[in-house]
Amino acid sequence: MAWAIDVKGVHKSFVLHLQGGVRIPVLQGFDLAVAPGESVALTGPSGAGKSTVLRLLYGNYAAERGRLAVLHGTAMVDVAAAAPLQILELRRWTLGYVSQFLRVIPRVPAWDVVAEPLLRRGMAEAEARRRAAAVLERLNIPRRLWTLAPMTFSGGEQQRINIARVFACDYPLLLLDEPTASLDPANRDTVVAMITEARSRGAAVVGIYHDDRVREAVADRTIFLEKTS
Ligand SMILES: Nc1ncnc2c1ncn2[C@@H]1O[C@H](COP(=O)(O)OP(=O)(O)OP(=O)(O)O)[C@@H](O)[C@H]1O
Repeated sequence: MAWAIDVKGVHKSFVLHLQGGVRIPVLQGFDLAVAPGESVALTGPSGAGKSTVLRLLYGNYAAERGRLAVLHGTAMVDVAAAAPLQILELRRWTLGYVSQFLRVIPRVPAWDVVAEPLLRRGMAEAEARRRAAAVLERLNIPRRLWTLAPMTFSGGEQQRINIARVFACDYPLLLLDEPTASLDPANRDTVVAMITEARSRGAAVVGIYHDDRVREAVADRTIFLEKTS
């Protein structure tokens, strides 16, 4: 089987240096394999390490042990062993990550925030803006907000900017951390449709969804994480 994501034997603990060096073991020998076009949901109690798995795959956290291989073009690249520049390259072309909160540079307008990853890929500005506009429209972001910085937007609007930025790019791997948490039912259904479309074009999806209906609608498989401490 050719996997899009192949995680094997991953160990991750956090050491709280400012709190007497307390060690929190989170993942101990975690495995996960996801095929192209497959969608896997991570479930389990709060603190079990679901968000940690996504952050490890995105290269935000370093694993202590194990392999986090992702399909980048035609080659498997181990995120755990990748150099920083290679991680940036993976993020440009392969890994789309919707985090729980929008992190943006102050004063950058929403339209630019969404178009920016496309421009970084070398897309012409007019085309990048057209694509960004299409996703903003689909996610019901009113036009009057497009030229404003998202710092002052509501939680649900910020989350939709986050989603728009990732889904404008057609990434082959999607890491989704509660993408529908603060959305109203209509926008939630739009995001479910976007995830379904991404899968139909072959994207592999790993997601955390606290809404059972969303999870049932988008995931083929659920992986339960136990709390280790
Ligand atoms: N940067 C960090 N520094 C220290 N501890 C951390 C860090 N990130 C995560 N942890 C700890 O790792 C554990 C797992 O956190 P994680 O956010 O992955 O859990 P989760 O399963 O996603 O929980 P939730 O469902 O509440 O979002 C928690 O005990 C958390 O406190």
